[in-house]
Order: sequence, then structure tokens, then C-alpha cells
Amino acid sequence: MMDIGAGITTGTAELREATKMERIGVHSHITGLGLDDRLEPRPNSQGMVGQLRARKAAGVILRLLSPSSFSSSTVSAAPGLSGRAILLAGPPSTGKTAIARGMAATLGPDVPFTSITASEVYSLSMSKTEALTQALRRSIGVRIREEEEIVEGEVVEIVVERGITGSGKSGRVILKTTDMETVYEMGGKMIDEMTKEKVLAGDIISITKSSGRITKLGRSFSHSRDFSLLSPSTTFLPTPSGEILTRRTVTHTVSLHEIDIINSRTQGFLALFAGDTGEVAAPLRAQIDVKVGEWREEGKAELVTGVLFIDEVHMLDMECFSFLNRALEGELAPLVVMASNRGVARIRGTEMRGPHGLPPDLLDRLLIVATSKYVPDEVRQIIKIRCQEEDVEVGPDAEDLLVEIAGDAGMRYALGLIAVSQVVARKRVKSSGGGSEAVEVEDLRRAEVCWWKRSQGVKTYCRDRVIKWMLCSESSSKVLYLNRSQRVSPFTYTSQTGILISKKEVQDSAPVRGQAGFQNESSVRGHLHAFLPWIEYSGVPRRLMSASQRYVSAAYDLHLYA
Ligand SMILES: Nc1ncnc2c1ncn2[C@@H]1O[C@H](COP(=O)(O)OP(=O)(O)OP(=O)(O)O)[C@@H](O)[C@H]1O
Repeated sequence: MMDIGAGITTGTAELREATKMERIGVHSHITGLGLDDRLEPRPNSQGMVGQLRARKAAGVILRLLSPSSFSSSTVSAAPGLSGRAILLAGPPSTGKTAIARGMAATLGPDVPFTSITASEVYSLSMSKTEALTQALRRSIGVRIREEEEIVEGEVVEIVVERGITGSGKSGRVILKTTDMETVYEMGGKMIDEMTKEKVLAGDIISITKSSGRITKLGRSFSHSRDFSLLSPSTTFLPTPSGEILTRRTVTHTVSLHEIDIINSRTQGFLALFAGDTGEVAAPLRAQIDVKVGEWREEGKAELVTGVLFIDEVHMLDMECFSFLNRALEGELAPLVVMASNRGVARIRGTEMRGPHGLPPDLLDRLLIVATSKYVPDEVRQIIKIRCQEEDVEVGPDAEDLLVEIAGDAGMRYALGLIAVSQVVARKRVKSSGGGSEAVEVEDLRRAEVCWWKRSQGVKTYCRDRVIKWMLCSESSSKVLYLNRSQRVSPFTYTSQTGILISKKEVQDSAPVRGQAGFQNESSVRGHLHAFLPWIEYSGVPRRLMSASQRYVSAAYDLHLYA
């Protein structure tokens, strides 16, 4: 563990050991924002399709944050800025998270990117503001420069001697450069490291003096004829020149949050791997901020402003919003990118409604980037990219159908069908004893039977709610028969509406007859919540639980608005 001073450590050695596992994820096809050097969006690049204006806006914002992310760019770089916030706003499945992923991929390798969903802040183990503080501090990097002493040279000889009892070992290694040769004594730990790395005479190695870490750089050209010791991946290098012991500057980037946890007495750095880091005491954070400030003044460290992405931001409540307002004004604030698919929605923790479920004072601070629905050609391209990513072959007719399904039931549903229909296609080939495994229309149709669309789910939801209400004797709700149409009885439409009730059950629930007004017709048709501003015998507004198509029957709540 590296100790920079005054007991504050950064633990970079352990952190660098962590490896990442790659897999095909929902956004794994996205490798950037698909912009050219002038920050102009290409129609289809780096896995991103369409949303040209939003992608360009995201690119410009990143430029403000991290000029170095566009090192090849011809656009002049602005100084790094922090504490900015943007809101990606648009309907579901229009690529808000995808754009955030593209931003993350565009940032330099040591620029931190943290992604959370707003509902993650609600936890029993820590307060909402602590969860947000940790997320914000994860998104600020501290780039630390250190001088390291390195021993680098070609191994001339390794000698290991064991004690008479066989327990203790000691030894020496002779290293050379073109200019000098030196003998180094080795203890047991160093010998173990050498054995682990399989170091032999003729290898070119470097040893970090502070940690004793050995890195095998390759084999010397002078040993290129030792065929028995060569593998296809062997790298040949010339014997190094100059001094064996050299100094070089190394740079590590760790996040403020990692420094907090490593220095927290109750947590320790292992908590970083467990994920559950618990709360960090405020005085410790203040101490770390002061120390980082000192390192900056001494030129040992610099701050790297990263990105915090908060998906579904409308799920945050008023307490979180006011905390964010203040946090964004702090010196150690990252770029905060929020996303919401809500239009006007209730601001959690209040009775007020606001655009995207956000309070006006936070909205004032945001740059809003809108995403819009895709045209069928863009949907087709996204589907093609995903098929390639998931390694699924789809026939031309099936591709047309997928585009149609995406328009009808949403992009996510169509993308979800790709992998599923491949399994169906494979089963078809197996049972018919041969044929192409490419997904065909019939495979998609079969997959559709098993996986419901959103609209089917809504119908079942409403049906379940209505049945529950009907069978509950103490329910505060009532059924209202509107009888607007003389042509139909209330039960003619049960299969269409999904309200699977028998005539008897409805009669048992003592319905009220009358007329009613509907505030929102589309909600009524879709069997969602809506208002009944009036019903025939009462001017008191009610909450509508569910209604059949053509307004023949409706279930409403008596108490809520009485
Ligand atoms: N422009 C795009 N280019 C490539 N893939 C895209 C694009 N837009 C969306 N996708 C893909 O479509 C799927 C849904 O998109 P995404 O999750 O980004 O939507 P969203 O706007 O965040 O939705 P929600 O509001 O429901 O969270 C993902 O697999 C995503 O990678």
C-alpha cells in the first residue's frame, strides 16, 4: 500500500490488481458516442445510431469536462470544468442510458465514471445523502504522481542456496546492462517471486524497489537461439543500456471514495471489493479533502473530474434534490448526468408536480438534452447491431418483423426477442433434423407467445386488480354500470377488456347504476388510473380503478376523494 504522507494512504497497488469480467450486456455494443474529430455525430458509428443532436450535445459537454478525451481532435480544448449537470430527457428506450455509456467509453481510461439508479440511494444501511456523497466522491479521481526506483536489466545468473535443513533460502541475481553489471542479494520472498515469474538467465526483468514486484519484460536477443525455452509469445528485446537502478515517475488514479474507504478505520480497503462500504465519518472526509488539497499544492496530485450518471432521476426525493443542488456547487463536484423518461410527474416527497419529476431550482441548473423516438430505419440498424453483438443470424423477413414489433411493443421488447428466438430456432432445427439456424418469422411468433408484450401485461394487471376488488367484501370500492350504449351489456366486452368476471360476482358486489364523466379518455381505454370528476348521483370526484372499453362498466374508489 502506498503511503503519501500523514497516514493517508491510497492503496493503489491492491486496486490495480482487480480485473474486470466482460460479457454481452444490454449496452455492450456501445464503444463511444460515434463523433468525429469536429464532434459531428456519424449516423452509425461506435455502436450508436441516430440521436444525432443528443450525441453531439453529450460530446460537447465531455469536451468541457475532459479536453484530453479528444486528444486527436482538431477542436480546441476548453479547460476541465466540474459541477455541471445535464439531464437526458426522452421517452423510454430512446438511448439515454446508451448515450451515458457512450460518454463513459469516450472518457480517458483514468477518468472515473460512476453509474447508479436513483432508487439505489434508498437503503437501510446508509442515509440517502451518504449514498449520494459516496457516488459523487467515486466520480472524482485523484491522479497521483510518484517517483519509483526501478532495477532493470538482463539476468546473467540466478543462484539459490538452501540451508542444511532445507528450510531457509538465500541467493543472488546478477543483472547487466550494456554499460554495467551488478550482483543483488535475494531473500526468501524475492526468490519466491522469481520462481513464480519463472525468471531465467537471459530474461530482461524490472523490479520495483519499494514493493519488490518483478515484471518479466521479455528475452534478450542474445538468447534467441535457446529454442527449448521459447514460446510463440516470447518477446525479444535488446539488452537495456545505462544504469541498472533508475528512477521513473508513475501515475496512479484513485477515486476520493476509495481513499475514504481505505483510510476508514472501520472499513479497510477490502470493503471496496465487498461493495458494502457503510457510512464514512464526515471528519475523516474533511481530513482527506485537506490532505488532497495539500498534495495538489505540492504538485504531487491533481484532481480528475469524472462523471456521475443517475438513471431514473425522478425516483430521487426532495431531500436528495436539495442535497444535489448544494453538492453541485462544491469544489469537488463531478459532472452529473441524469436521465428521466417522465414528462410532468410528481416530485417525490412533495405534493407538487414538475417537469421530469424535478423541482424548478434543480431544473434551472441543468442543461437539458432531449432524446426522441427512432424512425424505423434507425430501429433496423440498432437491431442489426444487436444481432451481431449477440451473434444471432436473423432472416430478412424476421428482421422486418422485429422492426415492426419494436414500433408496436417497444425497442426493448424487440431486442429481448433476439436471443430468445435464437433458442427457438435451434430447437426447430433440432426437432426437424436439419435446416438453417437463422431466426425466421415463425421462430419470432413462437417466442412472442411465451414473452408477453407490455400491453398484455397491463391487461392482466388490471384484471387482477379488478378481481381482487370484486371479491373483497370490505372493499371501499364500487362498480358502476354506465350503460351508455344500448347495444351492449356490461359483459359483452369482458374478453377484450381482460376483466374475467362472472355475471354472478358482479351482481354480488351491489353495483351502482348511473352516468360518469372521465377526465382522461385514453387512460380509461387502457384500463389505467384516471379521474371520475363526477358520477350521476354525486359531484365528488373519485379515483377510477378500472373501466371497460366503451365505458360500459367502471370500478372506482369511494373513499379516496370523498
Ligand atoms: N442510439 C442508439 N444506438 C444504439 N443502441 C441503442 C440506441 N438507443 C438505444 N439503444 C439500445 O436500445 C436499448 C434501450 O436503450 P436505453 O436503455 O439506452 O434506453 P433509455 O432511454 O435509457 O430507456 P429508459 O427510459 O427506459 O431507461 C439498449 O440496449 C440500448 O443499448
